[in-house]
Order: sequence, then structure tokens, then C-alpha cells
Amino acid sequence: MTQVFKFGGASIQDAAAIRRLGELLARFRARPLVVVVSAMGKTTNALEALLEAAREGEGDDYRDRLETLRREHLAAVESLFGTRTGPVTERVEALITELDRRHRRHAGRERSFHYDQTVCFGELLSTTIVSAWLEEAGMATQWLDARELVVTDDCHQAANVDWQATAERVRGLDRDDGRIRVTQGFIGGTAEGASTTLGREGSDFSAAILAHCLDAEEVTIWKDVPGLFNADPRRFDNALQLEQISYGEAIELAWHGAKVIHPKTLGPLQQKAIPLTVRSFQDLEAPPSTIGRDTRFDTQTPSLILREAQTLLEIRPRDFAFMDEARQHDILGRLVEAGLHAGLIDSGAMRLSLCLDGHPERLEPLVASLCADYAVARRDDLTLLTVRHADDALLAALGAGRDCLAERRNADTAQRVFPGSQCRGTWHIPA
Ligand SMILES: Nc1ncnc2c1ncn2[C@@H]1O[C@H](COP(=O)(O)OP(=O)(O)O)[C@@H](O)[C@H]1O
Ligand SMILES: N[C@@H](CC(=O)OP(=O)(O)O)C(=O)O
Repeated sequence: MTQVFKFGGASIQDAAAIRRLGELLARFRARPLVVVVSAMGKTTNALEALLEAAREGEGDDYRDRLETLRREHLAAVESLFGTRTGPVTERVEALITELDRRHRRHAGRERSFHYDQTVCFGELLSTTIVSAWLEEAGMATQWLDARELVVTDDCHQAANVDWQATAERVRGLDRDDGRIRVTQGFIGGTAEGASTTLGREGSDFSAAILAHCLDAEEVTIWKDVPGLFNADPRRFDNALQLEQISYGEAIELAWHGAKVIHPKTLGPLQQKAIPLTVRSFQDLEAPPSTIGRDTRFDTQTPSLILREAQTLLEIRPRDFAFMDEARQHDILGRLVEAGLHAGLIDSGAMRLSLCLDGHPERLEPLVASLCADYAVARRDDLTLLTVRHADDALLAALGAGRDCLAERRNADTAQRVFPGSQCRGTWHIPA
């Protein structure tokens, strides 16, 4: 049965990383194998900046950014292939030329459509280089265009998958003809042939889509950490690795903002009981984390998630009326329209509190619209802490010395909002 491997931007950030990827695949070569690859390093951010420059008129800023993208990808090619860069260089140059052409062609179109027709090039470039390098390293590959495999609707930047059409398109890819299938994460295409994207950091989801449609045996996400921890190991100096948790628990962690797995990834795998392994591409001997059906270990270790740069809105009816269902419906409807997600929602008789990611371009119009009809109190630069399976002592220790601006708690999840200034630096999980 097919294995699906997913490699994120950090695992292919430069030529040295791509070489390591080749060594890893030579060692862990599964058959059949589908490899899903993100854009190199921070290329997607660079493509977003290029898009903004293009929409401002394709001046010098646009030209410089396009040239930087071209130079960085060609530098990786030169470092990998030495004097034999010919065909790969041609393909990279052709992709950059096509990217430039698309910016001209779509600059007048709606932003999200223009975004998808251009930002998808990060993954097209990376997979072109990775696939050629695997061939060079002696592994037969088949480069596949995910825009022809993952069929979606035209909800640009957050496209919805047509599961049936996708299953038809991927049929036969699980045949073992000795070739590693290499394709792009994050991107898909409509039935009419327009490019789409699945949402930022959506390559994990791409791996899950393909695994689901291929009835794969397992998905492995190769990361710069050994596995899934009970808190971000970059922020918590004593975070513990979770060896085994259930789909349901992993969905909760991802939904509440644990950056390590895209929240949409788990559902399609859970539906077909396909296990997900998270393991290190840097330390191949490190024991991985496995996510599957077994729920026995879910409550053994409390897990902590920090979301930073949050804004808290306290919304009250102006006329001393209740914050009843009709008003909540109205406010949450405006949230949906703004495309914003509330990490915490808490209500009282005359109040609805929402803790939101501080995306200025989405938040400001929402706040302006709410202020027209409600009394709105706003606090910016906050941190939302979510703790799963906490006890009172742990919550008290985490809250000590910090002002709690809002909180919510149910049987398995506790959330608190603190001023961001009190949350900087490294955290320690109290014993
Ligand atoms: N609970 C967690 N367990 C492990 N890593 C986490 C967790 N929460 C956040 N992270 C962060 O996720 C990072 C890996 O995810 P990401 O950078 O999105 O990888 P990629 O781009 O390769 O898919 C780690 O470097 C780590 O700092
Ligand atoms: N390149 C896309 C998709 C992605 O998932 O990337 P990564 O796997 O590096 O988080 C992004 O940066 O959003």
C-alpha cells in the first residue's frame, strides 16, 4: 500500500537541505511512494510580497523581487547540479517567465484569483528542482502537477476539495512502477483549469487529501522537530514529546493553534483510519509521534498552545438589551463575512467577547462595522493560552503574575487571554 511523505519549506530550504532529502528518501524509500513538497523556505511569503508589488503597478520593487526569486532558485540548482544544470535551469527559467506573464495577465482581476494564479509557483519551482535532484541521485521520479490532481471549487485562497473528482484523478498513482511520485502541497485546480490554493500552510492537508483518495497505508510529515510535543518546543523549554495521541486530540491541538499540523489534515485521515506519523528530517533516529485511533494516552499529559498578536473585542448592545441569540447570530455572521476565526468566544447577559487573530486588513473593517451598531471595547497585542487537560494547580501556576483579561473553561479545555507584553520570552510548564 502507498505511503505519503510530506516535506515542508524548512526541509528543502536550500541545496544542502535538498541533498539531505535525497539521502533520506534513499534510506526510507517506501514503494509505492508519493512525496508532497512545499515551497522552498519562505518562498510563499516572498510570492505574497511579489503579488502586492504587482498590484501596485509592477515597478522596480516588483522587478527586484522577481529577480531575487529567480536568483535564489537558480543558486540552489547550480549548487546541486554543478556544470550539468542545463535542463533544470531551463525549467526554472520557464516557470519564472510564466509567473511574470501571469502577473501581467491577472493584475486587473480580483485579488484572491490573482493570488492563486501566481503564489502556486513556489511549489511548482520547488518540486521541479527536488524531482530533478532525486533523478540525479539515481531515483526514478514522476513529477505530477497537483493542479490536475487535487480538484477544488473556485473559492480562491481557501479552496474546497471535490473529493470524488480528486479520487478519479489520482486513480492508478498507487501502482508500483518503481517511480517516486513527486507533487506539490498547498495547491489545486478547478475543473476548468484555474489554479487554486488550500490556505496557508496547507501542504499537510494536501498530503492527507492524496492519502485519503489513494487509501494510503500511512502519512509521514517530516519536520524540524522530532514529533508532536505537548507545547511548541521553541517557546517552552521543557515541552514533552507526545508519542501517541488520537485523531480527535490532534484535531483539538491543531484547531486551537498548535502550528505543527494544519487543522484540516486529520479529518480525511481519521475517516479512513490512516495513521499520521510526525518525525524529524534532521534526526532520523529520533522516535516519532503517531496519531491514530488509540485514545488511551490523550489525557495523560496536559498540552499548551500559545496564540500571539491577538485582539480581544468586548461587544455590548447599545440599548441595555441582552446579548441574545439574534445579536450573537448577527455578530458571528459578520465574523464569517470578514473571514476571521475567533480562538475564544465567551458570552454574558449583555456581552459577547471574541479573541481574534490581529489580521489588520480583515479586523479593521469588522471593528468598523461592529462599532456602527454596538458598544465595542478593544484590546490589542494579547496572547491566548489554551490548555488541554489542565488541573487547577497548573492553571494557577501559568496565570501567576499575569493579568487575565478573559477566560473560558470546559471539561477538557481552559483558555485565558493575557496582555502580550506579559507573555514574551521562553515559557516553562510548571510541574
Ligand atoms: N505542539 C507542537 N509540537 C511540535 N512542534 C510545534 C508545536 N507547536 C508548534 N510547533 C512548531 O512547529 C514547527 C514545525 O512546523 P512548520 O514550521 O509549519 O513546519 P513545515 O513548514 O516544515 O511544515 C516547529 O519548528 C515548532 O516550533
Ligand atoms: N508553502 C505554503 C504551504 C505550506 O504548507 O508550507 P509549509 O509546509 O512550509 O508550512 C505556505 O508557506 O503556506
